Amino acid sequence: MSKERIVVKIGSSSLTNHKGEIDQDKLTDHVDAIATLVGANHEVILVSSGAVAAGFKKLGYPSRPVTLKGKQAAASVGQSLLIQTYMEKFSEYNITAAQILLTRSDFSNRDRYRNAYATITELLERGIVPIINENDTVSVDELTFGDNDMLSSLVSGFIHADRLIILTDIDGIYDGNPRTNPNAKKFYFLEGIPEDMLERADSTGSKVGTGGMKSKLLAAQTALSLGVSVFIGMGNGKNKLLEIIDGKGNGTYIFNREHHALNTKKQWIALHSESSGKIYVDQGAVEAILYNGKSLLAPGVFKVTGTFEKGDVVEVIGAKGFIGKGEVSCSSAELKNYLEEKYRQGKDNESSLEVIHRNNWVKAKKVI
Ligand SMILES: Nc1ncnc2c1ncn2[C@@H]1O[C@H](COP(=O)(O)OP(=O)(O)O)[C@@H](O)[C@H]1O
Ligand SMILES: N[C@@H](CCC(=O)OP(=O)(O)O)C(=O)O
Repeated sequence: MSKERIVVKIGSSSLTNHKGEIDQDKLTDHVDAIATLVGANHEVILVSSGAVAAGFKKLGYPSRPVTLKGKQAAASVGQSLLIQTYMEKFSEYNITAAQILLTRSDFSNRDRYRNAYATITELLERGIVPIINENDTVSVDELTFGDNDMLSSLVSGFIHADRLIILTDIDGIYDGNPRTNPNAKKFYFLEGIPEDMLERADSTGSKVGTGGMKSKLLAAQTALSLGVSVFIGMGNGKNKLLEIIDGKGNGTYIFNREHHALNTKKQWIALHSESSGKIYVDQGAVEAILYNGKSLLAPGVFKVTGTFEKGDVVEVIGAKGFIGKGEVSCSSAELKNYLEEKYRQGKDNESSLEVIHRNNWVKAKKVI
């Protein structure tokens, strides 16, 4: 078996009980399985939920809090308890773990994104298991990853993982919620996530988790688009993760033949960057950049909005709408000057100003 880089995401329901405590047996089982993977020479990054679910009892809440301040207070207590427990259990295997708490803005800021990448890579090179969670105590509703399923898929794309394993309290994806529909049928393999499955998916989860199966399907779709294959399911015992990568897991395997990994820079442009403006292009430019792999040059541009500098990211708009995003090679002022000159002279300038180099361009997932 060749060495793989594997992201393992563990949901709250697989780490805690409904009273607001860490379930020591469940957590130990996961640590045993991760240690087995590390022992087999694989690189493992753990995305662990459970901070809110592990902390709320100590704050005197009878069940998972629903207010933002309640969740944030519970998370600050629960995260410490979780990490303390992980550290103790991993040390029994002589494995060092590292805590990494991320917010959405750590991804949208390019320097912080690069730093996070460098840090995680360094930890992996030194045989350490990074344990990632959202920094719940400072994240606000509008600025979250949504849930840890999405965080785990973004992390797996970002560090070019070979696969993402989402461990949960159910043995895979069904065509309906098996807790409410006993006739629901299980999918053992899926090639991509069909749109109708996403539309029908249920966002009801367990009492301690968030998002239900819908958030897992959305996360799987994102991971696949970044070239990472996905497993969603459960398991028991120290060999459960090895069995999953060996194709014998109790869950659903999801893969995608078509998608290829996007490099880190293109992932940042596509998924995390904020757009500083819009560039409207004609049909010739649409064909050149979408279908012929060319860079975008100024003669294909007919309108520019917003103010941007070289290196900023803009949206590109064709006749039928949004077609992709790219990092510009020139400023909005240069481009607007070019257009003014072109209209004054009634023809294109001799020099072809480059607007977006093809290496800095990412086409929209759905091109209209
Ligand atoms: N189509 C489906 N297939 C499988 N599980 C589903 C489906 N729809 C909803 N669910 C529910 O999703 C739950 C898992 O989601 P969640 O509680 O958020 O997990 P976690 O805490 O592991 O993130 C399952 O226990 C199940 O009740
Ligand atoms: N960051 C939160 C995770 C919330 C979440 O996504 O939970 P889950 O659906 O159980 O993966 C916590 O640690 O409680």
